[in-house]
Amino acid sequence: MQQPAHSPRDVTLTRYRASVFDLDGVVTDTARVHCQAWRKLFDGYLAERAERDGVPLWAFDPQGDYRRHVDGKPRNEGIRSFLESRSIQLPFGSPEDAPDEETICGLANRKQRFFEQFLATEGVDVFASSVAFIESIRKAGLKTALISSSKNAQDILVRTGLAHLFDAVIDGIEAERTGLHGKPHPDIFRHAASLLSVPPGEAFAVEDALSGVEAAYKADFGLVIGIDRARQRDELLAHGADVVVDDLAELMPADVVQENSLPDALEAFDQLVGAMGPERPAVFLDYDGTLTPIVDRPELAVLDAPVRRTLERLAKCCTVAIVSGRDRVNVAGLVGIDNLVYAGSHGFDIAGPDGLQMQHERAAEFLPALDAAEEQLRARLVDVPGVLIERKRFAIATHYRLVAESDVERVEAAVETVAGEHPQLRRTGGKKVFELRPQLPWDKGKAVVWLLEALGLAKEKVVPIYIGDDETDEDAFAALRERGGLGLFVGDASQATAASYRLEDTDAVGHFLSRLADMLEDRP
Ligand SMILES: O=P(O)(O)OC[C@H]1O[C@H](O[C@H]2O[C@H](CO)[C@@H](O)[C@H](O)[C@H]2O)[C@H](O)[C@@H](O)[C@@H]1O
Repeated sequence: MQQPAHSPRDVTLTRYRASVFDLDGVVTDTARVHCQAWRKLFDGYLAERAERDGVPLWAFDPQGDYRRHVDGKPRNEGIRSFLESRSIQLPFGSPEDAPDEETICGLANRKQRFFEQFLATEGVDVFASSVAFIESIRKAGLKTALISSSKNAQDILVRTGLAHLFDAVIDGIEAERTGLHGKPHPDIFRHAASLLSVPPGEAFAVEDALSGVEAAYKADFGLVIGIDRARQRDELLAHGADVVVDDLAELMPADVVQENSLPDALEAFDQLVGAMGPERPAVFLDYDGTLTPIVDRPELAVLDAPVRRTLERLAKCCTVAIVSGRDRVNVAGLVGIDNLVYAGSHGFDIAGPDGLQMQHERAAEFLPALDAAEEQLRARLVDVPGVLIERKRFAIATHYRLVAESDVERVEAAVETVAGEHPQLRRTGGKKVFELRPQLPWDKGKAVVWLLEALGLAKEKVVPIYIGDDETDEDAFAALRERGGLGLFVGDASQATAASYRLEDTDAVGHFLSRLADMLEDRP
């Protein structure tokens, strides 16, 4: 396989004419739903065999087995590959086989049943940064196609409302109908390029699965981008990725960024307020990196008194909510104003004036896993200088800001191992922090939408404004975009964002809020 050719900075995406995106794990977070369904299928089936035949049970490993045998492959191919690893051979059967039949097709139908059950309870999460990236690529004039080995891909596109982002879609059903070989064969990528009418060399491909990266490489794509969602950077490179990133935001091409550079919310204040018209705003604010600068330790992020006074003034004119990854009680203490709404633990835990109270209905189920994970993290990382473990009610942050560069990999590996032992928890990122939180389709965006409904603001003529600086805030920007709200990104905006305006830093946030309060106080 080829050697790694690029660092994200060297990549010029706009020299390509088209791009092809995998779905699960690239655009939507459905790879984890598939993984849960595979685990339930194989562990159930292997347990049946162990009991019936008295053979030892060698359980499905959601990391290694998932990546090696099933990720990215057509369903039947994944089953065959996994069973082969356990020296099990089954007849192929026929696609109509009932889910309890002991054939490849029977097991495939059983997996599909589990997948649908998990999907119904957990919903579909979209990677907001991937959506923003695809939108930017399209604005820059590139054609886009979606490919997936999954027969559920069209259903997922409809559920998420993302179909408009693609000029062509090839899913598992279409691939089977047209006789395309599954990944790692290059067929599906070659077919996508031909549907977009470009030679593969003039297109780039984006994949997270080893089999998918290999397929795009074999299809001779001009550039193969691997997204590392499973700590397999070296393997992605070995399978043919030219460049590996943790998130597509890292690859925003300079010329697209230029073209998209967001208006500064202070410079464009009159235009922004004009767009609001006579309607009142509802102001949603992230805390760290938005209201206070990022500092070395969480407890040092203290709110400046002038900003507190501005928030008090603003709260007399409109709803003000703090939406934070911190523990709700902790962030409420730091802000120190009674009549605000506070959403903590990334929106899982909400309270506010007039008895407003909401804990995600299923969050408490995850407390035992969070408690155990916290204990394991503390034990594993006790001797790493600088690590800070911050427990929130419904999340655990492992901070590495003060950890020596040479130890960071060890910290990440520990978080990964602990996450692997608790599939009920999901790992997310942030600024020099690894987080574990409940594996539920809930985030800041969903919390903001919930608040708009709960506070009766969705019905009223209110323009929601969300200000944030971090990847977890992208969910809120994306949610408000769909509802005519405004997202303001804090930072240099050199990355993909679903926000519509930017503010340079926390000082600029303070000025913006103060001007907004002046304006609202002057209104009759
Ligand atoms: O959603 P937020 O309110 O922005 O909270 C996100 C995380 O912020 C805190 O960590 C970050 O800020 C710290 C203080 O500046 C900094 O030391 C750390 O490196 C940052 O990641 C907070 O401690 C976390 O719990 C929040 O999830």
